[in-house]
Amino acid sequence: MEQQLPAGRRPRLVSSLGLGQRCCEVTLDQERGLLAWRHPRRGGENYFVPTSEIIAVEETELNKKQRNTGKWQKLAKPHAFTVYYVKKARNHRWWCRDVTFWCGDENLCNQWTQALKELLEMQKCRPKQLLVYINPYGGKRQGKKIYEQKVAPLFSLASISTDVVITEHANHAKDNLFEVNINKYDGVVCVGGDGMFSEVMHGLIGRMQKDSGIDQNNPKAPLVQCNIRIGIIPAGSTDCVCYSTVGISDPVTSALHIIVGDSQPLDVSSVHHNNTFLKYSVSLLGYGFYGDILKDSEKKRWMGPMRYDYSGFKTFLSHHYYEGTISFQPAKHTLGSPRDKDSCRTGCYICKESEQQLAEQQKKCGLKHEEDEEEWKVIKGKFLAINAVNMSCACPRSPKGLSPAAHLADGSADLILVRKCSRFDFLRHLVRNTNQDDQFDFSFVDVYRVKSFQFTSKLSEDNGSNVTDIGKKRFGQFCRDHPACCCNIADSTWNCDGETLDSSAIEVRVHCQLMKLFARGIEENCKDEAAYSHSSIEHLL
Ligand SMILES: CCCCCCCCCCCCC/C=C/[C@@H](O)[C@H](COP(=O)(O)O)NC(=O)CCCCC
Ligand SMILES: Nc1ncnc2c1ncn2[C@@H]1O[C@H](COP(=O)(O)OP(=O)(O)O)[C@@H](O)[C@H]1O
Ligand SMILES: [Ca+2]
Repeated sequence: MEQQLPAGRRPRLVSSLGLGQRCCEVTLDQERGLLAWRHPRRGGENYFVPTSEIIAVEETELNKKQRNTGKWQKLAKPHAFTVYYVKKARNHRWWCRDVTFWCGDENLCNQWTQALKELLEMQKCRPKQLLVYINPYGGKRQGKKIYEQKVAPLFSLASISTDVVITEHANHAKDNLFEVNINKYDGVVCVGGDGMFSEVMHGLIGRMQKDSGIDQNNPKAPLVQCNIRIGIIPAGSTDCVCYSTVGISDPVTSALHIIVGDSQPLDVSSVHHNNTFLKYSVSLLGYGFYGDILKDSEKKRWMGPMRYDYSGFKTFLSHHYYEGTISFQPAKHTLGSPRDKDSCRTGCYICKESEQQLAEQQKKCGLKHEEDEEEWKVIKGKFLAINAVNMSCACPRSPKGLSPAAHLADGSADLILVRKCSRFDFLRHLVRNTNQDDQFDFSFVDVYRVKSFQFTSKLSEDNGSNVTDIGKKRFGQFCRDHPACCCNIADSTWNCDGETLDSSAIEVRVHCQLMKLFARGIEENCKDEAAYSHSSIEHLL
């Protein structure tokens, strides 16, 4: 049955279709893009699926066994179609579910499949052609198996074509991205951990700057945004970027985020030393504790993800602290604060506000660099950890992350300074990174929302490093010849998204929304397995 609507409006299909052994009323609201039915069993549960979350629609041949039971026996040749759709479960997990509707009238069946397929055709943000890089050695070395068994069948169901490259060495993906005909693809997918994601991101951002004639070595260069989206299939050791952007580390959920073609902009920090580009970072830039863990864990790669627990324990026991100066520019443009109770969620208004500011700034200055004379704050001291995070850094080890209120795309990073304290106090802080308690509520922990910062270790100052050091220029030397000082004599290393940096003296700048992921962001938690609750969607029908 088709409802009469004013010209130009897409009709609403309402039919009584077979589902299993019974009939149910199925509605397709083409104007609003919503498929709905009430399950004839399961207590008459209502199902509501936005067409943006339908993966595929297929004509279905009902098999003999199905036909020989119940009602269908009476139909000479029932016609059927199957709808594959996203079903949302607890903890942000997405499944691919299917439902098969049937009827005796071939025309009606065709009308339904046609209408659904047309609605799918209208989803223009969905990728059709993807370039996939698989790191076969990431995490528990399951990348290839995960892709072949869990992801490839979903891509094929969604009619996505892929070119797959299994990497043979580190930087294979990055180098390849500088050569490949990138315009052929709607996106790039990486199967691996944060290190693999970082490689692909460096390839894409680097390629973009090269093609636009931007010198990455200039720390003040206005970088060109990268519009080719990256999808992450988690198969690494930490999978923080994936977890912090979709809310779970699960290959099927991530594959579905890619298929439905959502976009999540991401802030990217550039890291320089003496006018030389070192790296980009999207998750953690950590000096001290997380740098030392990474350095130690690299020698234990054979242990897989467990290497971080082993090195984490060792590093905690060593209790090293490092002396240095941090100078930073507070992020005054953004509305939030690291102590906010709310986290960055799908459609976040704070990130939207930053997006608008960015658009206005680009309209005003184009690609010209705007001189930034905003104040610098300088902090010198002895630190157990200096962590700068562009996102919450939530991961299975730390479900709310190192900075739970950090935003994915607000043009700022949260700078967390953990000063020298007792082992017991440091442990209390670390434990709060893993539970619901406030990890910043300690006298020895400070957190700032910043748009740029610089760090120089005392050691590199003493050795006369010539990195631009605003702290040194304005405040002169500090802690020199301090007789009671028992700082670690060696420098720590920066952990930049799981890669070590060669220099301890660095300059960091956050680039608002420099790139985009295939992700929806983290949705407010769904209460139960039902795709949508009845009350939230009822008003649409
Ligand atoms: C009582 C013990 C408490 C331990 C505290 C645990 C808190 C863990 C926070 C982890 C934040 C992770 C930030 C992301 C870092 C990744 O970029 C990086 C590389 O990941 P991958 O390429 O997938 O290997 N991972 C790490 O540096 C590991 C840090 C883990 C520390 C235990
Ligand atoms: N075929 C390969 N052999 C060795 N190293 C690789 C290969 N492919 C990618 N890499 C490198 O491995 C590093 C870690 O990969 P990642 O997938 O993040 O695993 P993990 O999460 O276990 O660290 C990345 O920095 C990447 O550059
Ligand atoms: Ca941010």
